[in-house]
Order: sequence, then C-alpha cells, then structure tokens
Amino acid sequence: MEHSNPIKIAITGPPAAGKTTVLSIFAQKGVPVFSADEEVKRLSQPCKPGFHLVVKKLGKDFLTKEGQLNRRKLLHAMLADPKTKKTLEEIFHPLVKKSLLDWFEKNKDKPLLVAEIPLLYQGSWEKIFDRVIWVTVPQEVLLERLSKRLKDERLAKDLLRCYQKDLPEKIFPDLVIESTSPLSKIEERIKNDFF
Ligand SMILES: CC(C)(COP(=O)(O)OP(=O)(O)OC[C@H]1O[C@@H](n2cnc3c(N)ncnc32)[C@H](O)[C@@H]1O)[C@@H](O)C(=O)NCCC(=O)NCCS
Ligand SMILES: Nc1ncnc2c1ncn2[C@@H]1O[C@H](COP(=O)(O)OP(=O)(O)OP(=O)(O)O)[C@@H](O)[C@H]1O
Repeated sequence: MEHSNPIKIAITGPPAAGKTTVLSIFAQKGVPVFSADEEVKRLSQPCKPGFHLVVKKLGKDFLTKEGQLNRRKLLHAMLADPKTKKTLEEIFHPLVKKSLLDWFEKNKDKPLLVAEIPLLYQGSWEKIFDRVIWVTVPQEVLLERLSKRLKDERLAKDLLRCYQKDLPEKIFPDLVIESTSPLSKIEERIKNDFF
C-alpha cells in the first residue's frame, strides 16, 4: 500500500543513553532506520566528502598512519577547542541533513521512518520530524556507560558536558524512555505506542 506521508520519528538523547538499542527495536519490526552517527562515519571514510573537508580544513595531522581519520584525536580536539567543534559541525551537519532528506525521499512510500539523531535539539532538527523520543538514564549511569565505551572517564565527563552545554534549557519530546528498564518493557512500550 502507498503512504504519501510517512510518520517520521526521531530518537535522541545523550551519548550512551541507549538510543541505538531503541532504534534496533524498530529495525527488528521491519521499520526503515537511519543513524546520524553512522552516516558521519560513512561520510568520514577516505574518498567521501566529509573526509576531504576535514583534511582540507583541519589538516593531515588528523590522519592515522593508515590514512583514515583519527576519530579519537578529533574527539579530543573537538572537546578542547570550540573552533574545531564548529568546523566539524559545519562540515558534517549539512552533509548529514542532505543524507537524511534523501533517505526520507527514498522511503516516502513507507508508513513509518525512524532516525537516531543525537544532536536533534542542538540543531533544531525536531521541526522535520512528527514525533520525538527522548532516551535517558540517570547521570551516573550515563557516565558509567560512556566511560566504559570510551575507556576514559575524563573524556566521558567532557563529552557529556559538551553534549549538555548546547542542549536547549527546555525540550518537549513526545515520549521519554528510561533505558534502565528491561528491554522487554521498552519493547512493550514501543509496541503500544507505535504499532
Ligand atoms: C568527534 C568525532 C570524530 C568522534 O567520533 P567517535 O566515533 O568517537 O564518536 P561518535 O561519532 O560515535 O559520536 C558519539 C557521540 O558524541 C556526541 N557528539 C559528536 N559530535 C558532537 C558535537 N559536535 N557536539 C556535541 N556532541 C557531539 C554525540 O552524542 C554522538 O552521538 C565524531 O563524533 C564527529 O565527527 N563529530 C562531529 C560531527 C557531529 O556533529 N556528529 C554528531 C551527529 S550529526
Ligand atoms: N535498557 C537497557 N538496560 C541495560 N543496558 C542498556 C539498556 N539500553 C542500552 N543499554 C546499554 O547501554 C549502552 C549504550 O547503549 P546504546 O549503544 O544503545 O546507546 P547510544 O545512546 O546509542 O550511544 P551513542 O550515542 O554513544 O551511540 C550499551 O552497552 C547498551 O547495551
């Protein structure tokens, strides 16, 4: 059946909150999904436009000896220097926005589309979605999960601070998911709300 207007849902929240886990619940139900972080990674591969722009604007110092972008070095630089953060955002946000709009167009006959957009509110992208899911956990769980992922507690603290600094004071998600709940409860909630 043709649907002229798919319902577009954004999943957002701080790093390591559990967004990808929620996204995968939709994917398992056959819903087309998009991840902004994965798109940044794709666009950062050698030969892709993000890669060329980073090298052009920030220099070859940000390459590994294998010729890939050095993501850990870029993360440290982004957190230490607002100019580097601005440069990275000016490179990637328009590219990711274009990929997202192309993806919407490609899937315009589907009833439901779900995208994980970590910086949804920081970039005012909520306007292009019908509903927003905010995924959250208590601050100490966030720090624990992110420290484990980055294997660096200091870096985790700095990244959480950076994420929260640009978040508007008031946000109005349609649904809040506490991702300390068991997965079965979260699946049940999504089933009740969206299917
Ligand atoms: C700095 C980079 C190289 C670090 O890569 P790495 O693989 O270590 O982390 P990953 O890309 O998975 O990002 C993890 C999380 O960091 C946070 N984050 C990333 N960039 C930013 C930013 N500019 N401002 C605030 N938080 C950010 C987000 O919560 C994101 O989900 C990478 O995040 C990047 O290129 N960022 C700039 C582009 C951007 O703004 N991406 C956000 C999604 S559009
Ligand atoms: N409901 C849950 N209960 C327990 N652990 C969870 C739950 N949801 C997610 N996690 C765990 O939390 C960690 C972060 O989850 P996930 O990768 O989904 O977060 P994220 O928000 O997508 O992170 P990032 O923004 O860094 O990509 C993972 O180790 C995951 O297994």
